[in-house]
Amino acid sequence: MEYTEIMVRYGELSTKGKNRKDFIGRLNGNVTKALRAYKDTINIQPKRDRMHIILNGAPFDEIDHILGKVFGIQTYSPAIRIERDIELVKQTALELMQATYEPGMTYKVNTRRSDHGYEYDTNQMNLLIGDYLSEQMPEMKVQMRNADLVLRIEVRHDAIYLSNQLIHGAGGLPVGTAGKGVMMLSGGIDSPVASYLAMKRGVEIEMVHFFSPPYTTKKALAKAQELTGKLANYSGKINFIAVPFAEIQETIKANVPEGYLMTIQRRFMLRLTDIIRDQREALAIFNGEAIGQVASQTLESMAAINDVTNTPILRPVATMDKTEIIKIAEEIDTFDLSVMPFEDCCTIFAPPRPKTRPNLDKARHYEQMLDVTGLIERALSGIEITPVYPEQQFLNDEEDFATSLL
Ligand SMILES: Nc1ncnc2c1ncn2[C@@H]1O[C@H](COP(=O)(O)OP(=O)(O)OP(=O)(O)O)[C@@H](O)[C@H]1O
Repeated sequence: MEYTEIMVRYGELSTKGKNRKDFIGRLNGNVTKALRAYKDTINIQPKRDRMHIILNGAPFDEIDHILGKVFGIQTYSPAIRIERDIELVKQTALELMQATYEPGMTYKVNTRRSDHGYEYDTNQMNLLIGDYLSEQMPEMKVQMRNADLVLRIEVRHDAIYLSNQLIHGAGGLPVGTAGKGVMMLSGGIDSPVASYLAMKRGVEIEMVHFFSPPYTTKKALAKAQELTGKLANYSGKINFIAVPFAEIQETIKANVPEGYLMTIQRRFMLRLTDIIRDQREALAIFNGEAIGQVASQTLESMAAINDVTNTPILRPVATMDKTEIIKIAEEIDTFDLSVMPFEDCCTIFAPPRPKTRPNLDKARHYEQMLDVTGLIERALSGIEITPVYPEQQFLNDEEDFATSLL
């Protein structure tokens, strides 16, 4: 079927009264960015109640794939615009139904008119088109309630629009409407899912990733970058901030009792993330912690780590089971990457028996023995920021692969 336009229905607008303009403006910007490959063909028209994407020959199937990942869209329907000729309505209705009908499906016709001067009223249109379809496709039964296929016919002044699919969008709020946060992204399963959930609520994120060359390979870094590329499908582009962490880890390992290695490392990570958050003018920190999952994620541990800042720390997957997190990771296509065996800095420096109930005073005490300011300053001076684009590849670089094997 060659669709001529897509009607896009906004999500959560009813609760957003005075923010409506901001919502629609952002969504328009985000859709424009997501569909930039088609910018010379398509025409995006954001209106108060709906957005129309005029296709001008651009393929709906490809655009469907991209649009389904833009937050702030509740539903959308590909539609066909035709002249206001009843014979043409019949013919197009039949083609649409033939393209989407599957054995056993029921249908109904639902006409709406914004031009009340059109020669047929809504009832006449429903009957006329319904009779024609039943005649041409007798196997397809009419059903008024919960029909499988609803053929919507909209009679407007300029043309008639037909559509019979209601596709569920990604929901949520347009990325950017809820402000900016920094995300602590590891190479694991949980933090990519937490990133997705933060973006779904309209938060624009930048990734902060700690890496420890030479203890961690380039592959581990590339994995986190490639995960960022997967998540950029939902927001267009994400800045990836790589923070060197080896000196801090070596120093902690040499000076802190083993039971507190993990707590102190995490306190440093959080301190650094908070400084970066401030520099990047973000308001909150997000991470992928889930209560009780590992030693660093008990409430006692979280309290001992959280102690270094007053900045809001949001944990989108905090109350989820691992299986629930994995389900989302599969849906957003990050799972296969996350389980690749390139170990990140935490795994390599993980003590065999970290304290699950660290004592805050002890953590502070051990930390006082280190040159916290100097270590932080040196790590900050080694930061590298790179923009990552949707589906950008980092892992298939042959040279990197050779290095990882050394
Ligand atoms: N190398 C890293 N760089 C940035 N953030 C990290 C790093 N390692 C861990 N974190 C942050 O700390 C959180 C907890 O990490 P941890 O390794 O304890 O748990 P996890 O359950 O394996 O998490 P994940 O699956 O996200 O790696 C991560 O979700 C992430 O937000």
